[in-house]
Amino acid sequence: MTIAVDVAKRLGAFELRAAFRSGERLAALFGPSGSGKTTLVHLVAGLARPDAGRIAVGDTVLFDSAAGIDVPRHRRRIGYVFQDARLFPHLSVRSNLLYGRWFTRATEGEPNLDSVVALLGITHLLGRRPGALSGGERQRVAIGRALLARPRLLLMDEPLSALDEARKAEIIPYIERLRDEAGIPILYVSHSLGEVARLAADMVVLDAGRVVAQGEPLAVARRLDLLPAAAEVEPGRFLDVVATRRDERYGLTTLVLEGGEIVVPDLDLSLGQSVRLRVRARDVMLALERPVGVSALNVLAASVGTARPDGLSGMEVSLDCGGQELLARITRRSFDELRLAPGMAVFAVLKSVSFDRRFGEDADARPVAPTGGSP
Ligand SMILES: Nc1ncnc2c1ncn2[C@@H]1O[C@H](COP(=O)(O)OP(=O)(O)OP(=O)(O)O)[C@@H](O)[C@H]1O
Repeated sequence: MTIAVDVAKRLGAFELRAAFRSGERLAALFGPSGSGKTTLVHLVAGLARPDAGRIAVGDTVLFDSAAGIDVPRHRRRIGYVFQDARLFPHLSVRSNLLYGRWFTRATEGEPNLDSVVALLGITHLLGRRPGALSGGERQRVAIGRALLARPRLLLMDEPLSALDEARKAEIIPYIERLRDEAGIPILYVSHSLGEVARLAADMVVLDAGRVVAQGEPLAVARRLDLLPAAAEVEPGRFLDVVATRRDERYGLTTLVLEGGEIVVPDLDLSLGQSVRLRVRARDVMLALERPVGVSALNVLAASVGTARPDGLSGMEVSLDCGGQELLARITRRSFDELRLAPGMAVFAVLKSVSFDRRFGEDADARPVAPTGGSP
């Protein structure tokens, strides 16, 4: 089902003029704080009224200023999951779940209590009150309540941002199931690129009230020039390197930094030229000895700095690489097995790198005209 939005709304000094269309099961609205994400979902939900424009979900027009259509909020059938679960504390989980249902009539094939609690793994919680649930469990109940109101669209506004890393990791698989099994399109607001990359097939990037890019999340993220400067991009670090050799035969360029060399497919660089590489944490593997017989061409000597959980199932390890910082994302198990500790000498194996400048068009990532928006 396609969500089609083209709206203009002024709020004091802030002006939202945003247009996008997405047919994916889960589309993410991504952008830095203050870019207008919440304002946009309020307009879709009917919590605020656009100054002008059109909003449609599938064949249903929810708002059309030109045609004089403005479906009231309670008739839009839009489920809304907020950052905090907003459950009724005096009601059991079961009663909270059924609350939204009172307003709609049951139709065959639509979600029922049994299927929703099974989908979200909350069957064993039905008799409890919200005060006796973890943050992740409360959020799953809030999602269940929204689903049981039989929405035509589910809006999720930073549903994980109030949770700690362990709870986030616990709830993400349920959101994936929801996306794949519930048959309801989801518009998912986030300013975490990691979250968006994992959940969404389509990412709409907002910056200062405008849609500035849209596309497959990792393709958009590879084009750093399409992301707002303040956006939280996938964890990684930049390395400053110098082009020193070209290998005509294999079409490779060698880049040098203290700690080693990086060989990349031929870049149009002159020898001696400096370039800045972006190395994503998930493209860095760690070894205690210099690996031999691996296909990756790039092995750098480094020493371990600090390490912290990455919020999913791994660890982010910072490395000192000849005075420059690299970040590696590895599994917690590898972290324990390698017995990594600050100051330890290791070798970083780089699986791939990208460049902080335009170097060719990416078909899946497209900039959007900055004037997007209605009248
Ligand atoms: N009622 C209002 N009157 C004036 N300005 C407002 C009003 N509501 C929001 N704004 C401004 O509109 C801008 C967009 O706010 P919005 O909450 O949509 O951003 P956001 O992208 O959701 O941010 P965050 O990620 O921090 O939630 C902000 O600059 C905000 O201060």
